[in-house]
Amino acid sequence: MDQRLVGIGELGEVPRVAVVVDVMRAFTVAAWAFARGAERIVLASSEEEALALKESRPGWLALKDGPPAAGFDAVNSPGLVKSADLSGRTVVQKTTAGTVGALAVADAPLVLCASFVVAGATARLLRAEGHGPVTFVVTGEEGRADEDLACAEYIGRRIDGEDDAEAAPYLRRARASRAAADLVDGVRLGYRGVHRDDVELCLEVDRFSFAMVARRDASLMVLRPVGEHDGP
Ligand SMILES: O=C(O)[C@H](CS(=O)(=O)O)OP(=O)(O)O
Ligand SMILES: [Mg+2]
Repeated sequence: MDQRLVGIGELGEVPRVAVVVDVMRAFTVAAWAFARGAERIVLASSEEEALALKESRPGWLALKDGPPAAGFDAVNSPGLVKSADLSGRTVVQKTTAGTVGALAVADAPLVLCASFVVAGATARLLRAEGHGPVTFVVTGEEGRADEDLACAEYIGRRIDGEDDAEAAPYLRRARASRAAADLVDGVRLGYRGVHRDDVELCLEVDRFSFAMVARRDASLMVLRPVGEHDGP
């Protein structure tokens, strides 16, 4: 299958099929939120929008990256979201890279949000539906984040039918990435909003058997799990 990897700023025309990759940590967190019962995730363009959406819809929760902040119910950490009860909830998510990447391709007919934990399900969905060219949106570091590049390349091989492609080389690159080092530093320095298990949780290949599809719903971009839905 024809595949290209681009940064958010290099997108050009609207792709037909976009796979937005954010390993550390937005789309690992999103997958964990679904595993913990969230019904849907609304991708917000700013912290202000996230808080406004939460305020206007009873029961909605707001999540952002960085340290815990007033008005927000959760942070962008799989290690922390892993123990949250999100049953039936709508979570509004705003992060630095992942949610920005998904909103940048909101007009694409098919948008998947991906990370290692949903790699196989993402590839299976694309293979099953026989889609044409795939654009991977590499969200971190202006398209150069190695954890996102490695994950995109790995999913790409699995789309091409190499379902037994060895994950180890790709995971090694992700583990050696700047984002992973920043998370390790964050734990060492006692930053809030970072959990000591975050890096390992971001490197669990196929932890979940659902893919995550984002669709426009009125004025919102809404992410939902698609396919078999395993709990933790
Ligand atoms: O929360 C994260 O890990 C990052 C924050 S930053 O880009 O490292 O400052 O956001 P994400 O959108 O999940 O990459
Ligand atoms: Mg990231």
